[in-house]
Amino acid sequence: MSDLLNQQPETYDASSIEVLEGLEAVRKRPGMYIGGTDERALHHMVAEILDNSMDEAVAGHATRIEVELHEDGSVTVRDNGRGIPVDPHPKFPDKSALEVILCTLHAGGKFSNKAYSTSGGLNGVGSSVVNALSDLMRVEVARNRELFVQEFSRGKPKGPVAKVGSAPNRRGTAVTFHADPEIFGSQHLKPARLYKMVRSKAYLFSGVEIRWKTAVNDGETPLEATFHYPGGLAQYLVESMGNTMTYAEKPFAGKVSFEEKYGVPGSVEWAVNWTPMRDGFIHSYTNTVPTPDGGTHESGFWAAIYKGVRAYGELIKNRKAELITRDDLMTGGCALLSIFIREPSFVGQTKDRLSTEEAAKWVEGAVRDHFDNWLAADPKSAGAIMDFLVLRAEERLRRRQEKETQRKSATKRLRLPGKLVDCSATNREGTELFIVEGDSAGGSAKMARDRHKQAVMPIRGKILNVLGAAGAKLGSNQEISDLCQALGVQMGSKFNAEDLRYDKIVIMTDADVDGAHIASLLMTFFFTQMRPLIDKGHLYLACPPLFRLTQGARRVYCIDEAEKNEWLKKGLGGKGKIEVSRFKGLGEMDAKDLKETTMSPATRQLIRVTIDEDAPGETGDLVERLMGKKPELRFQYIQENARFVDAEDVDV
Ligand SMILES: Nc1ncnc2c1ncn2[C@@H]1O[C@H](COP(=O)(O)OP(=O)(O)OP(=O)(O)O)[C@@H](O)[C@H]1O
Repeated sequence: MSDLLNQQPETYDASSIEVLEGLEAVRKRPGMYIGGTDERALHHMVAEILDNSMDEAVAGHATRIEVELHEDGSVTVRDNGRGIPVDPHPKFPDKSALEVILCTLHAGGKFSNKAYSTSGGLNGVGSSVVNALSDLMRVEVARNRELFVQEFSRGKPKGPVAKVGSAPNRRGTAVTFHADPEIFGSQHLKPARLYKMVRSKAYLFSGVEIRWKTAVNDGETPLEATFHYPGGLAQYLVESMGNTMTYAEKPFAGKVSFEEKYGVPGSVEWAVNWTPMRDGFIHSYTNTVPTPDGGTHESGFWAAIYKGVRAYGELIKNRKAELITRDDLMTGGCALLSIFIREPSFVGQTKDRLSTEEAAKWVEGAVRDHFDNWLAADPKSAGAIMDFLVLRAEERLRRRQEKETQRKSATKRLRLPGKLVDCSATNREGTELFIVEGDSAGGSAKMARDRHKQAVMPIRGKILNVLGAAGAKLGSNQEISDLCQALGVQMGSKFNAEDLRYDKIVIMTDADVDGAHIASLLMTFFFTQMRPLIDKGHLYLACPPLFRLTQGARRVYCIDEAEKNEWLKKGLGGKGKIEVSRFKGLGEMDAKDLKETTMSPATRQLIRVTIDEDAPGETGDLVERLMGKKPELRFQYIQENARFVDAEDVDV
């Protein structure tokens, strides 16, 4: 601890607290003001200046804007507006208003509503931030028939504002700036990106004409262009969608003044159409500033469309319209939305998301009225859109259902007991579960099986005790619950054969007394807890051989002593001595033996366990009842060992 203390700077007093004056702060932390120093931020510099000219146009003072990208990477934005004021500022009489605006954060004419009604600019920081982050900035103002110029570098004036001549036929502002490489490194403004930005400004405000010019040629972007969209967003949507097939012949578009509808300054304009050819999109703007992260205006817009669609569905009695959600509307819906409001609030200075709450209500109300009328007036387009949306909703539901079943089977799979070696088939048909005694037998069975259709579940000896126990104990036993999980079913009255995960359940135990005991107990368990599994013919006994006889190349397997003796008497037909090996258990057989004799459907022998309803006695000889059909050999074999069942006092 004391070491740590020693590492503190020797003096931490008032002198350590820095106050960054004016635009120094912007240069130190550009991210806070312009969202970073990447390419996006670099282009945002142009947007800040262009937005000022747009604000002039929207306020009705400018009709033309020019944007020019120069060869050295600098940009000029020129408008024919009122011109930034150049007279001395009342608060700072030795400075012009122009200098105050460009060199002071939070200086601007958009705080009150005197000079602008609805504006993209808000905080009075845009042009000063751009100034701070430019190694050169030159502002020309034509005002009162005179031309003024002032130059700046990195936020500081190179000299006072100077009158440089007369401008009898001109007015407006021209800002030229070059982004500072100290901040932005070697990044350059891209003509294509600027071109798109400039064009969008033109369709957002039909009252302005924007001229574009670039000296930087990227081989794609036009070197010169003029944008003017008197048809506003609708015109632009139609032009930008080109030949793409759309459901409505003409987009649903409109413009509503908030002044007229709500008595507040501002307006909303929109255009939307639906197409199956591409993903939907919405480009939204507030006071011509793009809001790529949406916000309250977008929610209001989709709310109106959503409610309109649902109401129209009811009107035309299309009950499936109830399935449509907002997401369905948005997929395939191509929309442009632009609102103008006073003092919008955004999340962050880069204004990516509108947070003005009332905007949702205003936009929804304005769009909704028009949408209902539009749908009713053009039943052909409305019908086509409804059909498309219902289709999308149905598709979405189908996909969700598919996902859910996938998930269900995935969780089922996850819940399978660890010792189950499952088969890979996803369909139950033809699948088999071998319940085998002991881990070593499980090992050979695992190797001998057909991985696709055959699953193996080893059970341990202790199942003996469990199965001998009374019913109540069964449920809490791990071995039993593992078995139930592997089978996919529950015990007793909750058993449902439909849930069975396998077609055949094969009990495969050693061909000895212990093996018979376990087989008997398992059969009793199924009989008492899952009887339909036997009734429906799902339960089988495997018949592993007890002996292998080899004579030269000849080989036979014998299921019991009697069969062995028979073969020994008649011979195998080969030469030499007959060798007899006795399998002490399944685990002794190699995978090949086991496969051939017991597991492969082509060569094995299986006994289906059935219940002989005619067998005498209620709880008499269980095995006899279970083995009603008496497959001779096995029956006898198990009968010989049936005393185990009786001895265990099974509660049937
Ligand atoms: N082209 C222009 N024509 C007329 N006045 C302008 C022009 N550009 C800037 N101004 C004036 O300068 C002020 C400051 O502009 P600045 O870009 O710094 O901030 P803002 O636009 O008010 O707000 P924001 O920081 O949100 O962009 C504006 O409020 C406006 O009064």
